Order: sequence, then structure tokens, then C-alpha cells
Amino acid sequence: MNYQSGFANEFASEAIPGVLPAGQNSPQRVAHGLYAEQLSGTAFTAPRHENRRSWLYRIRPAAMHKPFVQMAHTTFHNRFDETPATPNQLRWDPWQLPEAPTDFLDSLVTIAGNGSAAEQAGVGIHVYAANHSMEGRYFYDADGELLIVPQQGRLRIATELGVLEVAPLEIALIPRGVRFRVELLDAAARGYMVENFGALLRLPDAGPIGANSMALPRDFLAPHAAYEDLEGDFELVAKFQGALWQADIGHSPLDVVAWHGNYAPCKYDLTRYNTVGSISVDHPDPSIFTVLTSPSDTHGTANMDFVIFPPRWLVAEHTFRPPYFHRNVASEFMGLIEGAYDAKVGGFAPGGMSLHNCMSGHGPDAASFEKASAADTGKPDHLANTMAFMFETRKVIRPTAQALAAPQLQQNYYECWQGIRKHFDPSRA
Ligand SMILES: O=C(O)Cc1cc(O)ccc1O
Ligand SMILES: [Fe+2]
Repeated sequence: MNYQSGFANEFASEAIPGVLPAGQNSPQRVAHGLYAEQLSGTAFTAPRHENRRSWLYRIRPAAMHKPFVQMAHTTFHNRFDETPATPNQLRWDPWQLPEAPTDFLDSLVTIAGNGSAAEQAGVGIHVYAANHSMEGRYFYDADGELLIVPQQGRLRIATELGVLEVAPLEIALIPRGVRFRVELLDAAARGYMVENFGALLRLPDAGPIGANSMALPRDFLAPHAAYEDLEGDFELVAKFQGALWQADIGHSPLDVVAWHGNYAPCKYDLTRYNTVGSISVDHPDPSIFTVLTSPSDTHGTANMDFVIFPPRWLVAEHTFRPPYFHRNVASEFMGLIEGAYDAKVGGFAPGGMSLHNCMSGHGPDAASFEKASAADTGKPDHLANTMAFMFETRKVIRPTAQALAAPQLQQNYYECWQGIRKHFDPSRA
């Protein structure tokens, strides 16, 4: 696969050379009888450095489909108020893979979330576990952009703006409104998906860290234009204000022959992350591992951060090296893509999830604490074969009723801290 490099660059791509108009966006007649269409991802008047839009040159305009009718989907929704939010620490085992043929869209299960599309703030957190490609159906989310985090199985995501192939340890970002179809490149696929109802995800400011660490813009890859000229009895599914809607469409909406602009899907290889950490003492706050952030209207307080915990060296001297015990005003939803997480010796499996809400105490389990407080910090430790991540939000993350009723919810999670021993002895140094 061949991609265009950069985060929210002014990209330009033509599947047929010469389609993009020169010197204007909407000529009276577009080359080859195509239609010109703008896709706006920010307000027309958003400041120039935040303004996101693309111009699409397509076989048929996006307006052309039959009326939408509301569609039942029992597990994919934004009902975050069905049940009281709990201050308990929560952890789930991995979602099971389906036996009956199930595509990406049908497989989505909403685990938790906050805010809403109507509020233009908050997130929806979902898992998928599929064994079938989407066939003859296309999806778009009008409620938010989608950050897809594969944990098992490669995906081929065919979008209006071109094709992204993503494997575990890579992420895909699909802008709000962009229509796409998810195909499986392996027998089964499982992973996480966050719907961001707030401001578009962007690279965080790095301040004194400088211009060259963390996620680098050139490692984000956008697709080249690739179109389908297909007619048939297809289905277009829209997510709109928390509900799903279905419309008949007589052609593939992935019919964009050329496009230009800075509002496009992209992918990023998490193993490219340039991880910065402490080379003296103490464990830095995990914001130092931010890949992408969605700011809120309060400066420095994100609607959501996407943070990763990649393989790295731990060298801090006379320091408790794993994540510290803490309580956070922000809420922390974690997943694990591969390996083990250094704050938990067991119970947090790849494909699993945990939720530590606003001010809920958490941190290393008893075994991890004992091990790290006895470790020799005169030597570096190498954390290998690991990739955990966190969706951290300013609002409380409210689990759905189905997530709390699921057999995957670990009833004994709290026990991992019950073995913490009292070491206090005033006569001890
Ligand atoms: O709770 C967690 O495991 C996430 C986390 C990691 C870390 O390195 C520091 C703080 C923190 O909340
Ligand atoms: Fe935490």
C-alpha cells in the first residue's frame, strides 16, 4: 500500500490524472463528468490553523440515496445514562469472537461513554469482534470522528478518500461523516473504537519537549484516491444523534475519483512513537505518552486524550518505576493490544479493558507493588512486548447497562489491591 504522509496536510490525490481542477474548486464542468462536493469537518469560519475540509470529485453526489429509516442495533448506541455511573474500579475480560457471520458494524458493542453528539463533547467507547467483511453496506458516523484501535486481525478500511490497511499496533482515524466499509484481511478481527464527539483529535503541543518527539506528523499516513464504480442494491448506514439509520443506495458511495484537502482518514503505526521518559527520578505523568488529543473549551483540559504505553527503557534511580498509586480528576479507560501492562501482573489480558473513574483510587496491584519496590534500580529495566493504551476524558466515563451485565466484567477486580500489606512501622527507617 502507498500512502500520503503527514497529519492534516493539504493533501491532493487523483486516481485518474488531471481530474483535480486548477485554480478553483468548483468548475462549471468537472473532468470526466464528475461532481464536485465539499466535505466540511469544522465550521466554515474556524480559524485557519484549525479549519478542516476537503473537496471531493465523485461519480455521484453524496445526496443521492433513498430516505433513511431508523434501524435497530441492540448493542451500538450512546445511552450512557441507563444506569448510575459507578465509582468502583472495573475491568473486563476480552470480548469473545462471534460464531455466526458478523461484520464490523453489526459487532459493535458500546462499553461506556460520556457527553453526546448533541453536546459536541464527550466520547463513545465501543469494542468490535467480527469474523466477516461488510458486504454491500457502507457506514458513516455523523456524531463524531472514529479512532479504531485493532487488537487482533488486520482490517482493510475502504473509505471515500481511499483505502487504509491497518494491523494491530496501528490505529485508524476516520473523520466524522466519511463513508466507509470494513473488510477483514484475517479470519477474525477484534479491537476498540472511540467515537469523539468533541473537537477533532490533533497532535498535542509538546512545549519544552521540542519539535521532534512523541508522535511525528510524517508518520501519519493518508490514503490515495481509489474509487469504486459499482451499481447494486446497497445499504448506507448512518449514525446520527446516537441512533442508527439505514437507507437504500443504488451505487457504491466510495466513488471519489480525486480529492484534495486536509480532512481525510489516516493511520499511524504506534511502534513509531518516540517515547520520552524520566532519565533521573520518578515516574512522569502519562500525558507524556499522548498520541492525539481532542481539546475542550478549557485550556489544558482535554475532551479526550489518546495515550499509549509502548515498549521502553525504565532507568529512573531510587524510584518506584511502574505507574504510581493515584486518583485522578479525569477518568481513565484502558485497553491492551499486546503483552502485559507493568502495573498489573495478571487479569488484564490483551483485548481486555479497565475503567478507573474520576477520583477512584487505583494503581499497581499488590504483586506488582511488591516486585517493583524490591527491584534493583541501579540497573535499567526494559519493558518489551507490551502496548497498552488509555482514553482519558475530562468527564466521568459512564459504563452502559450491557457492559455492566456482561459476563466479561470481572467481579473480583477489587481483590488485586486487597493483598496490599501494611508495612508501616515508626521504628523502621
Ligand atoms: O492508571 C493507569 O494505569 C494509567 C497511568 C499510567 C501511568 O504511567 C501513570 C498514571 C496513570 O494513571
Ligand atoms: Fe491511572
